[in-house]
Amino acid sequence: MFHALRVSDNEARDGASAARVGIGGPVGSGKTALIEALIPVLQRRNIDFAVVTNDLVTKEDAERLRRSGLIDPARVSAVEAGACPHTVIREDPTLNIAAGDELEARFPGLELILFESGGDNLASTFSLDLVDWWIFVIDVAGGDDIPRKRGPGLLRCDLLVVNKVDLAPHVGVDLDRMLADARQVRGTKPVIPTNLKSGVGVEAVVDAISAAVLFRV
Ligand SMILES: Nc1nc2c(ncn2[C@@H]2O[C@H](COP(=O)(O)OP(=O)(O)OP(=O)(O)O)[C@@H](O)[C@H]2O)c(=O)[nH]1
Repeated sequence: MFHALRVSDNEARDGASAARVGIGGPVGSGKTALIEALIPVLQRRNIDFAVVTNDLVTKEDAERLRRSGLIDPARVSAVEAGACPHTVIREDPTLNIAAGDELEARFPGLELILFESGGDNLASTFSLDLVDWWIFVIDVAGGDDIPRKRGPGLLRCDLLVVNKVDLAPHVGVDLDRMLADARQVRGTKPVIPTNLKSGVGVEAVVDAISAAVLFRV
C-alpha cells in the first residue's frame, strides 16, 4: 500500500511493504527510551511492527529491548555499525536495508519497521534509501541553544522530538523558548515535546507516525 508513495526508488526496497521509520539523535537523548514507550502504544493500536537497532560495536540496545519483555525478541534485529553511526544510516545503509528485508521475510504482514540509529551528533541524517520518514530526538539537558545551532538532523527530520521536558527546571532550561526556537527553525515541520518517564507526548508521536506512513488517523 505504502510502496507506491515512497520517496525513494531504491532497488533494494523493491517488494518491501513495511513502512520504514528512522529514529536518530545525539547520544543519550532517549532514542531507546522512545522505542520502549512506543511499543505498548503500537501494540494497543494493532500495528504490526519490528525494530532494528544500531550500535557501534555491541548489540546493547537490541539486548535491552529483547530483555524488556515488551516485544517478541525475534522482532528485534541488531546492526553493528563498527564506525560512526551515520555511516550505516546515510552513506551506506546496506546493512540496515538487509536487516529490514530479513525482518519482512520472517514476518509477512509487517507494517512498520523502526530503525534506531546509534547516538550521533547534530549533523546526523538518514538516507531516504533506507527510511520513508524519520524522527530526530534531542533532549533539554543538552541545552536550550541546540535548536539555534540549526544542525541538519534537527532541520531535516520529519519529526523533531524534544525529550526529557521534566528535566527543564533542573538544568536551567527555558522550555517554552527552546520549543519556540525549534518551531521557528523548522518552519511548518512538527515538533513534539516528550517526557518518556511519564509518557507525555508518546501518543502524539504514534499519531504522527500513523498519519505520515501508515495512513491511519
Ligand atoms: N528524566 C528523564 N530521563 C529520560 C527521559 N528519556 C530518557 N531518559 C533517560 O536518559 C538516559 C538515556 O536514555 P536512552 O534511551 O538510553 O538514550 P539513547 O538515545 O538510546 O542513548 P544511546 O543509544 O546511548 O545514544 C536513560 O538513563 C533514560 O532513562 C525523559 O523523558 N526524562
